[in-house]
Amino acid sequence: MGVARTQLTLPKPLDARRIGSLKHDLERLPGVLAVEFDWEAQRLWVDHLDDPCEASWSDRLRHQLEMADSVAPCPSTWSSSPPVACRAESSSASPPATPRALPGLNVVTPPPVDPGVGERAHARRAQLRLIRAGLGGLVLVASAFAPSPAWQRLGQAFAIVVGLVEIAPAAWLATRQRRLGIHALVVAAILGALVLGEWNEAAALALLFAVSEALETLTLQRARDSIRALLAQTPTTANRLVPASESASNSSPDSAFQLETVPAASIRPGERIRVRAGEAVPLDGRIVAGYTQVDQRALTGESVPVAKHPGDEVFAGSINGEGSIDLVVSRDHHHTLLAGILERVRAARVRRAPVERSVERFASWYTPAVFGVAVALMLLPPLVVLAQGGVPVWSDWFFRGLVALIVACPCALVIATPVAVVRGLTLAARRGILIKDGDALEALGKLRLLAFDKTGTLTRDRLQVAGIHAAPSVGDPDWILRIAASLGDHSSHPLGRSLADHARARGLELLEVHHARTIPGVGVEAELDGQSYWLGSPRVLDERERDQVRRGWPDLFQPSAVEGPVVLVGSRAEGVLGWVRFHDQERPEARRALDRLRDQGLIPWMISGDSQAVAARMGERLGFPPEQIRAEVAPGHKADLIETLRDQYGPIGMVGDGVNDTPALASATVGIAAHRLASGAALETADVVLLAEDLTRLPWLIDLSRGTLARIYQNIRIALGLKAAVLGLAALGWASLWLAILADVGATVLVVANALRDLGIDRDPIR
Ligand SMILES: Nc1ncnc2c1ncn2[C@@H]1O[C@H](COP(=O)(O)OP(=O)(O)OP(=O)(O)O)[C@@H](O)[C@H]1O
Ligand SMILES: [Zn+2]
Repeated sequence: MGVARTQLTLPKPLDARRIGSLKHDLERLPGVLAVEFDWEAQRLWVDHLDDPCEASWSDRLRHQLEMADSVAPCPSTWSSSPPVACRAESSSASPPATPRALPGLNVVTPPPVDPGVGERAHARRAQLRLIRAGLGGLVLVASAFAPSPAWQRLGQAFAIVVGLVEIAPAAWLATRQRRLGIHALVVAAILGALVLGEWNEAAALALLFAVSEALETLTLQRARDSIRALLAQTPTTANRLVPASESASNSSPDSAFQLETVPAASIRPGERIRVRAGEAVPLDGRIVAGYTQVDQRALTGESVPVAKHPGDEVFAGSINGEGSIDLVVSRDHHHTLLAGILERVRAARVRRAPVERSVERFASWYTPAVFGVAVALMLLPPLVVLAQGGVPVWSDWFFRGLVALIVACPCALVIATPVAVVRGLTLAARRGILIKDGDALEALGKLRLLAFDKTGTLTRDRLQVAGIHAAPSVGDPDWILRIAASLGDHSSHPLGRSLADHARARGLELLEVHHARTIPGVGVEAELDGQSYWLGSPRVLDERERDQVRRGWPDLFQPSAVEGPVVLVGSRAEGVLGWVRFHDQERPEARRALDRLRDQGLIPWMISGDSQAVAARMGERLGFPPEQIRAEVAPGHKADLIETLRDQYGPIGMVGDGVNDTPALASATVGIAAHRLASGAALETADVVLLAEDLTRLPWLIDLSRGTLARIYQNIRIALGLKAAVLGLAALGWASLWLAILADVGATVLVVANALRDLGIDRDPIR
């Protein structure tokens, strides 16, 4: 028996309260371990014990959904693991579908549905509810001026019915399941008020509660929309280039292809498309013809145009500039980088931040506790009076108890955190920063030390070649460059890529290499013309070779001469053949970003695989004291160093380019991959991915995280403060029912509004 995860997609969006009760019900099912809800996509994950041949989980879960009659299950949009597991068990042939990396967890993903459609309908319904409640309110106010008491009653009754229509179904459902929900509490309070003859109170209670539900739906909708706006930028059609008839193929290259407009989803990787000037790029692909500049704002949040040449990758969702380009498509419509990013943002919202979990724990005992207080208020004081021989005013205390009942509602508390977290994740995504989950968002603000990789992270990832030197036996530096570039083209290391760029820019053709092998932190080895060549760090040389090089090029190991990284080129047979020296140039914003981080109280470190001399020189330029620089650290040792620092300093962030530093990213508290738009791998390993090439987003991110936490605590204080005040007033007999509900609605709306305060204003990403 293992653990399985079943995903349900709700055919009909639910508001936060219904979600809460549905989650609660599912969690009570025997065998269910955890339930996670993604209100963004209106999906639900249930982790449960998976006894393959027990009653089908899908049936059980469907039954539960049917119980919540507002959520009619829609069999076509959801699937469950048990049928698959059962088949796998009995036939032991077919493996469970789409297993994820998590051990013992098998995931069945239903076909993607567009959550937007149902949600918009849901928002419309919320607006309608708001209008209805407003109408009820008008009638209620008008009835106060009615000439006869009968008309007044009629107006009040109308308002009560309008409110109850919204609340009663959910209350009925909760009662049937013997659960103490807020809906049930409110209905009880309304009925109680009617028993006491407080018609106005009952009406106000019903209307305000209906309004609060509608408002909550509408505010949350805003957060959801902001993310979907990103996706809206990808066009759904593409101009496919199809080879024209054979006869035309040997005339001009343009007439060799014909254009046809087809749905983007129908285009397979390997096919060619054309993106005209000014059009949005429909699919990811590599440029095969044309030069242009693209605006990658949808991905990186930066609207700076990026130059693109043949060989460069462009991504779906970017906007093409002046030039027309032809692409060979590299990924299909559903797997573009943008689609992956959105999926990640969505997934991030499912996982709850630690603070969120503690708030939920708190809420789970808060409601019963306040309910207890309410009952005590109704019974104890009158009983005391009775015991003392007096005549208690039962109705008075009953009323105070009713007010306390309303205070028992935890919704403002429960909603405070997720809304703030979602706001944080959304703001970040808009600036091209992907955060894996609420945990990472929370941890960022608590970091003490931030370790940086040097090459490609603090320095530019396209390095300028400063000099190429060939051994006398070789003579021609261009030949050294060609070998170096051909080998470098096979690695994702910034030095290798820069060599390849440099050679192409010089018009040199790269040679065909075979059996290319990258050794992290060392270099590349490959076969070329039947000979084995290597490209790599001077550190790989043994003492004898070092001596030989020293004699040939006395200045190569001279610290004073070393102003940037150096790579050697050599062959197995002949040893070192030459070397290439690079300019080490910091990113223009690096110093500014580091200084801001220092102001924020973080300690930046530099951990580099480069030589001591080069690292020290760059460290000085960027304001690192020598004790915060470590050089010549091999990729594997970076991770060890991070662990040591973690023991010493506490939470540590590691910022790398995701090329050689994946282990280090993994062992940091928060692994941050910087500006690797093209590298899909970084998306998998890092907790945070900066898609924009801008280090100043790091201090911004730290502020965002700290601000989010502060906002959460602020929200909790608002909610609890208001409730405590009302509870106090209720005990003294000074609070009315509508005041209590106003405080509750007010707290919810205030908390949501506080969390989403600036989400709407912030349309334009920072530069
Ligand atoms: N793919 C490669 N192509 C060329 N040289 C390489 C390659 N990989 C490693 N090297 C050599 O090994 C050295 C160390 O590499 P490593 O990736 O550990 O650090 P780095 O990139 O130089 O610096 P940092 O760790 O700050 O990014 C490089 O300076 C370079 O000389
Ligand atoms: Zn409430």
